[in-house]
Amino acid sequence: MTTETTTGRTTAQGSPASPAAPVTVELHGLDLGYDGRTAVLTGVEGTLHAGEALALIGPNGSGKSTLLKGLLGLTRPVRGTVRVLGRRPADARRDVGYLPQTAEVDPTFPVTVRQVVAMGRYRRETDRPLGWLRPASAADRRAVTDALERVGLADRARRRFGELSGGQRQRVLLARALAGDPGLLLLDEPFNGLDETNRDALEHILAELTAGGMSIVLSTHDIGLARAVCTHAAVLAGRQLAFGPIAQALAPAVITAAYSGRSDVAAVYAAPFRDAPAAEAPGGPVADDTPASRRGSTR
Ligand SMILES: Nc1ncnc2c1ncn2[C@@H]1O[C@H](COP(=O)(O)OP(=O)(O)OP(=O)(O)O)[C@@H](O)[C@H]1O
Repeated sequence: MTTETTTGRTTAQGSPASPAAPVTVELHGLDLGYDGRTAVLTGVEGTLHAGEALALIGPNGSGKSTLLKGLLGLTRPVRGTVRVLGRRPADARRDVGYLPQTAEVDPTFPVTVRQVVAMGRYRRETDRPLGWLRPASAADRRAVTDALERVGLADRARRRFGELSGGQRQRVLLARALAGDPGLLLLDEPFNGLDETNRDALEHILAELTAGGMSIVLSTHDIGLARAVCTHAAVLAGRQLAFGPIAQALAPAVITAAYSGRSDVAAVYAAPFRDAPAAEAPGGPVADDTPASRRGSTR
């Protein structure tokens, strides 16, 4: 399995990150399951640093959401360890932003955009949660405004959430995830259903966040998104097939194995990275000590 090295570390811009960049995610010998006994995802091994973004790639049912839930402390390790921001996932939860696959805010519910984003401040103070028990502080209000500015929707703060388009609502929910000032942002298929304009906007926002030192882990079926946003990839198929700099992790042999011999899928995934060194077939290690140079070579 892979071992992250300083030379393999890249920022979202494809340039080497500072050797001092802190580790944000550590996965070691990890098997995850839902009942504490039966693993649905095995052999997860890898490290992510501040400013790096990891794409979880794999077919339906391969374990992408399960791994995200593992980082949130919602799925239990059957074996191995997960560390998030140097802590157990449950202990790091208040410093992790999460954008779920299916938005749970009912668009017909009469709340403003600002109120939705303010929900992201709830877990900042577990002893005095924002809402009924305490009014918003100046820091809360500033954080909500900052988050709305980051996603380009500050001018919609007083609008009803349900009046916004689906793509704008997605950005509001991203702002909610950012309002808690997370060190790690988890996104479950964030580009689903977005048109090109909103997709470009989200891509830009995520690139800015990683440039500012945030770590991102996202699941996606969209190779364009993975290429545009992520420095690293983990390829899953019920077990980890690769974890490393994105150009290497998405090697044809790995993708073919993940998609059960579908070489056409492998061609789509691997095409941008043809110049990258070949990875070993799944089961063997994927060396990750070569810079991804993602933006320079793959777009
Ligand atoms: N709550 C649950 N309880 C038990 N098993 C589950 C649960 N959720 C998912 N699984 C199982 O875990 C495995 C991995 O599912 P997961 O949702 O992580 O896949 P995925 O890669 O995110 O799929 P998709 O691309 O369809 O979203 C599947 O076999 C699935 O049936």
